[in-house]
Amino acid sequence: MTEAATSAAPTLSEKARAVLGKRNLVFVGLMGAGKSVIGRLVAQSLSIPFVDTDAEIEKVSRMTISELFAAYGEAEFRSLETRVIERLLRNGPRVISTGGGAFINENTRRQIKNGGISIWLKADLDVLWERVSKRDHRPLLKTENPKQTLENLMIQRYPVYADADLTVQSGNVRKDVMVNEVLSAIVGMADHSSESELR
Ligand SMILES: Nc1ncnc2c1ncn2[C@@H]1O[C@H](COP(=O)(O)OP(=O)(O)OP(=O)(O)O)[C@@H](O)[C@H]1O
Ligand SMILES: O=C(O)C1=C[C@@H](O)[C@@H](O)[C@H](O)C1
Ligand SMILES: [Mg+2]
Repeated sequence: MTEAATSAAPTLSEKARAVLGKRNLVFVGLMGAGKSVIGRLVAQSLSIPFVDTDAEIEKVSRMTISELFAAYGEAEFRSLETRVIERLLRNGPRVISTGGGAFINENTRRQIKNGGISIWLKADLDVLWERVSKRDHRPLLKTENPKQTLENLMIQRYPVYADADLTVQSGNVRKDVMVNEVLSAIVGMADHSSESELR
């Protein structure tokens, strides 16, 4: 039997891991899109470290995001977020799940674009709303009409998230299906670049 016949074909995770190399994979998108939960599962599947920037900010500040917003305001939160993300991007490869506003900040977006592959988890309003309405820890949604606020954020932010390297629709599908879609998108990225080299 030939060696090729005995060695197993690479799995989807292995292929995606090879495409990623030393680059970070950075999840961006609106609150409730699944950046934290899917990001963690993707990191497990790729066998690389995972970090969530909101959790990291809470760790370094020893405050919750809500407390930070209340005590110092959104602008200070954003500047802390930029510094934390800059540091986390340094030692790739990692999967980094960002807070919903990180990619909207011009500085942070530039850092993310330079420091890894960005992936937008894109979801419809109803999917997002169903998920975020279960908890009330998100300071930007403490408004009279949080669903309307979420819709306004979609209108403002979706054109900016669209600048991410990859986009994956985040709908009501199982989390393991989402993970496979993310891995396929990474692998597809390499396929497209080799196709364009052939042209
Ligand atoms: N594909 C999915 N199927 C079922 N539930 C999901 C799916 N994706 C995310 N969720 C759930 O939606 C909620 C929000 O997900 P998550 O916290 O990962 O969002 P996020 O994008 O990190 O939001 P934020 O920007 O506020 O941090 C969680 O309860 C999570 O378990
Ligand atoms: O969308 C946003 O601007 C935010 C999303 C959360 O992940 C947190 O980073 C914070 O609540 C702000
Ligand atoms: Mg999150």
